[in-house]
Amino acid sequence: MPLLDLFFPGLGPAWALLGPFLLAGQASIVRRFASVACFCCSGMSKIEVPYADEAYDMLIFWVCSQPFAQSARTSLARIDLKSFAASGSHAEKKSLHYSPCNGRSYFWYKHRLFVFHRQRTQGEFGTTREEASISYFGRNPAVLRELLNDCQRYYLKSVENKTTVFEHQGDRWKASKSIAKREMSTVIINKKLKEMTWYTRRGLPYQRGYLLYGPPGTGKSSLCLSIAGHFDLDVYVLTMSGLDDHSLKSLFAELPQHCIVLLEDVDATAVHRKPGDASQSVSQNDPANRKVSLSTLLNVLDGLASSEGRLLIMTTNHIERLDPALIRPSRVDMKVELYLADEDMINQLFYFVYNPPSKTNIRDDKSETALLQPGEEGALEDCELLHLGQVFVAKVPKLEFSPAEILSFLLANKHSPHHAIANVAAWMETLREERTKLTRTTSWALDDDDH
Ligand SMILES: Nc1ncnc2c1ncn2[C@@H]1O[C@H](COP(=O)(O)OP(=O)(O)OP(=O)(O)O)[C@@H](O)[C@H]1O
Repeated sequence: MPLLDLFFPGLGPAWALLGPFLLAGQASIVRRFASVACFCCSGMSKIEVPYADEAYDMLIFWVCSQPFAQSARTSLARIDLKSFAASGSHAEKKSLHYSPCNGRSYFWYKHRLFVFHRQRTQGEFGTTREEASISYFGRNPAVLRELLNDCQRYYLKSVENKTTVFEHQGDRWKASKSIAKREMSTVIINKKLKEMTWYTRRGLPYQRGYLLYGPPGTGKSSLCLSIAGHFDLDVYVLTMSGLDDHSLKSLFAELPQHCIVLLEDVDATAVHRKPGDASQSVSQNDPANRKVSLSTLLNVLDGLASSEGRLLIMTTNHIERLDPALIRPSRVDMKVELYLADEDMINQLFYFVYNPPSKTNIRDDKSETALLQPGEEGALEDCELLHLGQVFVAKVPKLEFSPAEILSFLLANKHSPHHAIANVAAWMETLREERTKLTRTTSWALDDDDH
């Protein structure tokens, strides 16, 4: 069809219209004739779908599943992130999807002829701009809306029981991944915190601003995702580097009515105290030099606090480095400390990994494979597991290792709790040595800075 267009402009669409007449059976010829007649008499309708809107993802996701997408001469290949959590085999987890790009594709849907158009162009600073539209040979816009409603239903089915994570590209939000909803019970926390989340689970909390703080790998991001899964909210992850006041305001203005805004590593954010503080000597055109002023950040956070249905969750490893204004009570209603693993948490982590899936239905985040199967070496009777858990807990000092560290060690030994017990002392030694080396390297670097 593109070749026809090249030599005989306009013949491509004509072929799209007439080709099926020549190729299809007589019954459909009549219906298609009606569509063409409609086009000739009444012209076209069109809906444009902006790239930054989730409607774009809905349309493209549907287009990828259609036969016409497979025959497009120019297409865009992407990993389908929605299939990631649900599938079994490794190849399926990162399945490739193709959608038509830089041109028009003609297709029949529910006996009507449509045109899908998508164009990618080069924007500022090496960014890529994309736009798409869907047109139909007829005047009734309801037909196009019906098609988009079908795309929406198809998309929503694919994200059922998933949490969609949005990140920003410049001053636009874009869905970056959809992950299986995380149960609150799969985040191992100490007893005090468990009581707090029990209240949270009973309904959307009255408090809207949370600060989760504690050492790396204690489950701050995981807790945020599990709260999102529990309340069926999507997560909008805000990274301050590369933003300026204007883009920060636009991003907050674009937030949906119900969502979680996650401000990760808020101590590391690129914020300066007053508007105009950002160095004038560096180019503000370069995203790396852009900064947000503290006053603008506080303003947008206050706006968020006063809006129903949006939760703000900030995380940090260093609460002592935060500006007090950022976490004063009206902005942050609740400060939650996450700890390195105590005895109870080490025990829970052990159970988390070695309890058979029929009892806990817990999966290994990383490999997506079920943990111990009943009948495997590790699928043990409760009393034996209890005993092994106690042995393991006795070997691991409390409040020295993070849940992430212990979990990754246990998962490396997931097929045998006996191996885990036998190897844990050597593993702890290696980890301690690595930490000492890291501390030495860091202090040398600091010494160098002093000179
Ligand atoms: N308390 C926990 N319970 C269960 N899994 C945990 C817990 N803490 C960490 N993990 C696991 O360790 C990994 C890292 O955890 P996560 O990113 O939530 O930690 P974090 O506190 O946000 O770390 P950082 O401060 O480095 O961002 C994840 O795969 C998560 O499943």
